[in-house]
Amino acid sequence: MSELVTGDGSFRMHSAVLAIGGNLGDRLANLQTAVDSLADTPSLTITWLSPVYETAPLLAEGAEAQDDYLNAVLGVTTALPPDMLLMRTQAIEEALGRTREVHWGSRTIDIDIVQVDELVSAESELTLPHPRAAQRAFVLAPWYDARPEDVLTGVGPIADLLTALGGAAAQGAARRDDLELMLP
Ligand SMILES: Nc1ncnc2c1ncn2[C@@H]1O[C@H](COP(=O)(O)OP(=O)(O)OP(=O)(O)O)[C@@H](O)[C@H]1O
Ligand SMILES: Nc1nc2c(c(=O)[nH]1)N=C(CO)CN2
Repeated sequence: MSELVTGDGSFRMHSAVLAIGGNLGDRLANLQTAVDSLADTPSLTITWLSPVYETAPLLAEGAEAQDDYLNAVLGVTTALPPDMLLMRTQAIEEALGRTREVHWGSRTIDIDIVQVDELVSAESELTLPHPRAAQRAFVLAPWYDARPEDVLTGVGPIADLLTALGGAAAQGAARRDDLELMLP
């Protein structure tokens, strides 16, 4: 039987952390559409939602300047297995006009799967936990605000990882309490 159904016939539930961000167009509206689309997903429930951060763009070496991002992090429980969760997040990115012309280029929306349960996977289609999450204040700072006790699977407590980066401000990440995402 597929991993969708457990031995007793019930659906296996997963707990995932997702990071959303974007720096093109109406950034807050795009983040809110991503949240609404995730909330509309069958067999998926958003369980928590972080504050919004405005963050300096992390750029590829030699890349042109970009506008600042808005970033947030959210928790979900879902009966979707990880590969189907990825298909859903990529469909939402596409619906929001996400293009992939330039590595780490500006985008309306990006949805990264930061971790799923305590799964560890080196597959290029879906690497878990996300291989760059531990170095990114734009992931760790909002996540820490919402869930200070959380641990990045196989790496360590997010509180320690954020401290090791020198805190949010060291990477140009600032909480925007005037901007709020809503759970529908
Ligand atoms: N944990 C993950 N979350 C989302 N995509 C992943 C993950 N692991 C691997 N991928 C793969 O990464 C590919 C590129 O994703 P994408 O273009 O969104 O990268 P990016 O957001 O620009 O960069 P980064 O991965 O550094 O945040 C996707 O096709 C996807 O299959
Ligand atoms: N500040 C910030 N910079 C980035 C981001 C992001 O979400 N926020 N995402 C990237 C690729 O996923 C590349 N650079």
